This record gives sequence, C-alpha cells and structure tokens, in this order.
Amino acid sequence: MDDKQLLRKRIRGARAERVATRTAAEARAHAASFTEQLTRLTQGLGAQRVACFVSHRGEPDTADYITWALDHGVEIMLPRSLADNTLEWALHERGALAPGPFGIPEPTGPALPSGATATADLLLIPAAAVDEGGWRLGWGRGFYDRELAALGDTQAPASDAQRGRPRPTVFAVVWEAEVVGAVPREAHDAPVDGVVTEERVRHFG
Ligand SMILES: Nc1nc2c(c(=O)[nH]1)N(C=O)[C@@H](CNc1ccc(C(=O)N[C@@H](CCC(=O)O)C(=O)O)cc1)CN2
Ligand SMILES: Nc1ncnc2c1ncn2[C@@H]1O[C@H](COP(=O)(O)OP(=O)(O)OP(=O)(O)O)[C@@H](O)[C@H]1O
Repeated sequence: MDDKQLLRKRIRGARAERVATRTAAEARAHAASFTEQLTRLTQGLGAQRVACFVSHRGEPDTADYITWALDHGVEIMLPRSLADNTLEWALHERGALAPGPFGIPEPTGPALPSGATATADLLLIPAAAVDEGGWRLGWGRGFYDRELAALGDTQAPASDAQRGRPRPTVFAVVWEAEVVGAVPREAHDAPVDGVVTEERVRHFG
C-alpha cells in the first residue's frame, strides 16, 4: 500500500468506528454542527448556487444543510458518478435521489451541461483528509481532481460556462481529525480554498 492508500485506510477505519460507537444524540449533534458551519460559510460568501454532495457511510452529514439551502432559495447541484471516473451534475429537487453505482444517493433530474460546476459560487467536496496547505486527499478514483482540473484557474476560463465568472470557491468537508499536517501529494492533485469541519471553517491563504 502506498502512503495515500494507508491514510485512506486509517480514515475509513476511524469513520467506521465513529459511526459504530456514537449515540443517536451524538450523531444528531454532529449533523447540527456541520449544518451550522456549512450554513455560516454559505451566508458569508453570499453563495446562491452550491455544488454539494450527499453523505454516506460516516461522512460529514450534509442532509440538513441541503434542506436549509433549498428552504433559503440557494440552488444545490449534486453529482452522478460516471464509468470514466468523471462527474455529471444535476440540480437537486427535494426528495429526487436514488442510489448510484457506489450506493451513494444521486440526483434523478436531467444532467446539466458539462462545465456546470463553473457556474456555482461554491463547491463543497468530500475528502479523506486535507492538510494545512490546502492539499486534499480524495477516495482514489480522481473524480474531484478531474473536476477541479476542469474548473481551471482564475487566469483562463476553462469553459464557456465559466467565461465572465469568478472561479467558484472550493471547500472540502471533513471531520476535524482529518485536517492533518501534510497529505501525500502528486502532480495532478488540486488544492482547495478552505475546509469545513464540525468545529470550524478554515480559509487557506
Ligand atoms: N458522498 C459522496 N459522494 C461522492 C463521492 C464521495 O466521496 N462522497 N465521490 C468522491 O470521489 C464520488 C464517488 N467516488 C468514489 C470514489 C471511490 C470509491 C471507491 O470504491 N474507492 C475504493 C478504493 C479505490 C478504488 O477502488 O479504486 C474504496 O474506498 O475502497 C467509490 C466512490 C462522487 N460522489
Ligand atoms: N486531472 C486529471 N486528469 C486525469 N487523470 C487524473 C486527474 N487527476 C487525477 N487523475 C487520476 O485519478 C487517479 C486517482 O488519483 P488520486 O489518487 O490522486 O485521487 P484522489 O485525490 O484520492 O481522488 P478524488 O480526486 O476523486 O478525490 C489517478 O490514477 C490519477 O492519475
């Protein structure tokens, strides 16, 4: 196993342990903490359109945040995993979710045109770990590294959809224990602008 696989394994184990040992009240408190931090970030940025994810298996719980967003007129885009390890996106409508290829709930609505995340104000993305420099370790298929590479940078719009818009702000959502000193890094890894945990929102320089 390489360094990335070892760190993923450790984090997968810690998440499973948390799910197995916490009480229902603790799970509700964890969910409420993530909702509070995610809501604070969204309001702070004034984000009107957010690309998010539907949590599964020990991930930070985004369900109440997604409900809050719809209740407050914030559009939510959700991903569907494609066989070539890229994501397509659909606007979320309340209740319109069905399990995808990995058992993760996915939106059932029509796919948005490619490059859709460039039209979001904020991307909230899953991760296994994030380090103090903003480098992110994902779950090993490169879905989000490809997504962030397609977003490009502020200098050159990566797509027609992005032209004339600022690059969306990108935050990873992880447990506080998953913010580490340094994650193993490769050339294709894309950094994030910040990280949201159950305790706080950090913006990286
Ligand atoms: N809630 C949620 N939705 C998400 C993601 C996520 O991390 N969380 N994704 C984030 O990418 C995408 C799905 N990505 C996945 C990435 C890896 C594996 C997986 O089975 N990984 C293996 C190890 C790697 C491999 O098999 O090549 C494993 O964990 O055992 C599954 C889904 C899109 N939607
Ligand atoms: N921009 C990219 N274009 C093409 N292939 C890529 C790109 N980014 C990553 N990959 C490939 O995806 C695979 C997984 O990469 P890596 O282990 O860094 O994923 P990860 O960061 O854990 O996952 P994710 O990006 O989904 O969070 C590798 O084979 C890598 O070469």
